[in-house]
Amino acid sequence: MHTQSSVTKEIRSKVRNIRRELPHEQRLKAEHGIYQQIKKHPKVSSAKHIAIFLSFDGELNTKPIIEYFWQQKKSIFIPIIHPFNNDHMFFLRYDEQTELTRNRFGILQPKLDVRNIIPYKKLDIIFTPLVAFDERNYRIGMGRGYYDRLLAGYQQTDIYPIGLAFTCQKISYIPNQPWDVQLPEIINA
Ligand SMILES: Nc1nc2c(c(=O)[nH]1)N(C=O)[C@@H](CNc1ccc(C(=O)N[C@@H](CCC(=O)O)C(=O)O)cc1)CN2
Ligand SMILES: Nc1ncnc2c1ncn2[C@@H]1O[C@H](COP(=O)(O)OP(=O)(O)OP(=O)(O)O)[C@@H](O)[C@H]1O
Repeated sequence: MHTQSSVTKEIRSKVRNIRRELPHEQRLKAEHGIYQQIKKHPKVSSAKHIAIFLSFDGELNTKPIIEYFWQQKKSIFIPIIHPFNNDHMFFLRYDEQTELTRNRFGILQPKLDVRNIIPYKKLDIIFTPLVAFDERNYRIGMGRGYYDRLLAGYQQTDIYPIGLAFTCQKISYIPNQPWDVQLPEIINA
């Protein structure tokens, strides 16, 4: 029998492969399109505190957009995995001087310094990584529920989450779980 969760796992593994194997030329073109959409986004333009992620596993390259944000004097924050409670993540300031280290998944993250932690509710925009998304803006992530927990109840805050993805990560229907968060917007190209 196919359980919902085995379907989700299958989608995750297939789309992770597609994302990793996106041909270089197509990737660059799509990234350019995504950067343009981000740059002309009114909510992003007015944001002060922006959470984004450092790319891995074939995710679109966020470094050029982070550099653009630095030029715009925006404060940038990157998720880090909680050192004792691996189910939780929080956000640390990231600027040109920040030292990075690899977490247990091999993803670069700022070195933990409590002075650089931002309380989640102070974030204006949370650029959200995802593996697959559908027409309704449901998403499948890397499978540990970090962003589902983080974004649960975001509607009651001033936070605006925006998914970032290649269009090749779009599928027609994601069998969503009760805790899955529907994003208000997913920028893709
Ligand atoms: N760039 C980026 N940073 C991010 C995320 C992301 O999706 N993208 N995350 C979004 O949530 C969090 C990390 N989530 C992750 C969840 C699972 C695995 C992963 O590779 N799991 C392996 C098993 C590895 C293990 O358990 O040690 C696997 O599924 O094969 C990686 C990251 C925080 N940082
Ligand atoms: N709001 C929540 N409260 C409690 N547990 C949650 C919540 N959201 C997700 N979880 C737990 O996290 C686990 C992983 O969820 P799921 O497979 O939907 O993650 P995902 O969306 O792929 O990953 P991510 O959100 O990290 O990108 C689930 O087993 C679920 O029990």
